Amino acid sequence: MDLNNLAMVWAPNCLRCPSDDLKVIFTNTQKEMEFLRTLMLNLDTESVNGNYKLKDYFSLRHSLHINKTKLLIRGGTVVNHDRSFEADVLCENGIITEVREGIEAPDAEIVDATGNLVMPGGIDTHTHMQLPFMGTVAVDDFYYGTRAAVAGGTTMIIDFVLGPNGEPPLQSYTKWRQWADEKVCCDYSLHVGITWWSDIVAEDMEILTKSKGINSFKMFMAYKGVYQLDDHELLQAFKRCKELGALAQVHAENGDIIAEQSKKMIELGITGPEGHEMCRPEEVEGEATNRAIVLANQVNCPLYVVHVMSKSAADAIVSARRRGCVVFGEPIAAGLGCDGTNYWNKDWRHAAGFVMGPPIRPDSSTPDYLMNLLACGDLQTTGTDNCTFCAEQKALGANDFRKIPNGVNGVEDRMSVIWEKGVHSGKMDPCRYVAVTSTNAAKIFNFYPRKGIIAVGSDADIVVWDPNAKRTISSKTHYQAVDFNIFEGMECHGVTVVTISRGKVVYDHGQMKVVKGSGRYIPRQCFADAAYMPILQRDKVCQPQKVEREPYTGPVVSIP
Ligand SMILES: NC(=O)NCCC(=O)O
Ligand SMILES: [Zn+2]
Repeated sequence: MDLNNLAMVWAPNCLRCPSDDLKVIFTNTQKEMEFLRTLMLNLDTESVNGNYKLKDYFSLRHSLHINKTKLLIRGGTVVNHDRSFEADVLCENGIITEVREGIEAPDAEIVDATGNLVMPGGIDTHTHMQLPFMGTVAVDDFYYGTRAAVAGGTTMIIDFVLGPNGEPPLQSYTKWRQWADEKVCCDYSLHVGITWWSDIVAEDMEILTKSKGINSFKMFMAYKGVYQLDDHELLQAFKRCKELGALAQVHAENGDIIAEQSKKMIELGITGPEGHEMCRPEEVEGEATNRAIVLANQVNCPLYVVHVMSKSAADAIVSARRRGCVVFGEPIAAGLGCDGTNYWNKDWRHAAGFVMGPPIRPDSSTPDYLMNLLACGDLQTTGTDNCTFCAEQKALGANDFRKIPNGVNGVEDRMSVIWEKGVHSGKMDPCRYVAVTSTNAAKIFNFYPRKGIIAVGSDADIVVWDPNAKRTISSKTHYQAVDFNIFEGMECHGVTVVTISRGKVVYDHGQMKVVKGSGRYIPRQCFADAAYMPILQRDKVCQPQKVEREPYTGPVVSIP
């Protein structure tokens, strides 16, 4: 039987388990069900409506000495964020149990990593699988999207719950969980978008943090009339995040300017994709990034700026960090691997394929600039904003760039693009690469060391990586469902050889071995050390102090 299915059983109040919901045991046959029942009853369980609720998930993991699944990754160089070293890696039932040279495990499945790097699987901090958006739905759903992710060496995505304005966030979260749980081929987690503001939203944020494993909320400063919050609402949302110990995230663009300037473009007869960039040039992103930083800093709330696309936005983050603000920046594969001159391409479909918000910048030195900041630690994580639409969907805006569904690909190619532009180019070493593609995300979003490192006790989410092999990216060969690839023709060093998700080979030398629905939801606790340690300390030691003085006793002018 496939013991990975046991992951579908979990314990309430256990941090390593998906949520407080009870989930049905997932088995294929009556015999397996009987086996599971025996196993469950030997453990500390409660039976609820014929399903089993484990009181201690760890006891389940420890009890799996029967029917163990073992995988030995042999002969590679382990690369973590802090060091690299020669070692074999033994995985048992989804967990790394040994990391050292010369491991013998006669009963284990062997993955030969000779000459290759063995790294923590990539964590894509920013995806929008099957997002209903701008009148259509993103074509890479949780199945195709996560299948493509593992082909590229990514073993976890963090997607965004983005309900429509007016829908309670808890309701949106439940919908996303249903969509994702039945399709994901690797582990995933969720950020929740705050697309409107009210007391209901504030209440739901508490429930989401306390019982649904959410510790990050994204606020929009753009999409006027749809998702955009004004400054007062932003401040309320930041304050709420702070109270709950969640990380505030922002989509930083000035939506009022965009609304105004896009009308102007249309009046000028500019209806093509170049209008998309021209009505939101980089200072529009820079202004909003700086404003978000100031607002968050005023309420001592840590801030995470998603999709940093421009030098101006990056500079605002870097300068705020120099002033001591707790702010993190996430460039994405599109901004690190492409430039926005594509919006001026004569082929409409090509130009529309790059339309996303904020736009990819036409200043062709931007990708290098962002990569340098990642390399030196001024920017911290990498995502993709993967949100894909085929030609006929992009064509909704054939006569008006404002109607082109915003979004690009990246989930499959992020690891290769960053290796090529970051490591192969000589900007960063492989350890820093692991930090920006995996470890830092696990720390900032609070699931380290469960993921983001190859160490005993961590989940066996691993990529075996050939740093010297090359591949050419193309929509003709990619696994994503979308019919276009913004990295078309890019030759990348650094190729995924084998991907392992929770101890199971899911991609092997070009062969896909995923199981739909086998990924798990990863709940996350609030008050991540990486974001909140300095914040809480500042609350203690940096409170404003009044000046003790004698009362004023002189005359006071009277106001009529
Ligand atoms: N970024 C983008 O263009 N599409 C996805 C929605 C969003 O995050 O803004
Ligand atoms: Zn996004």
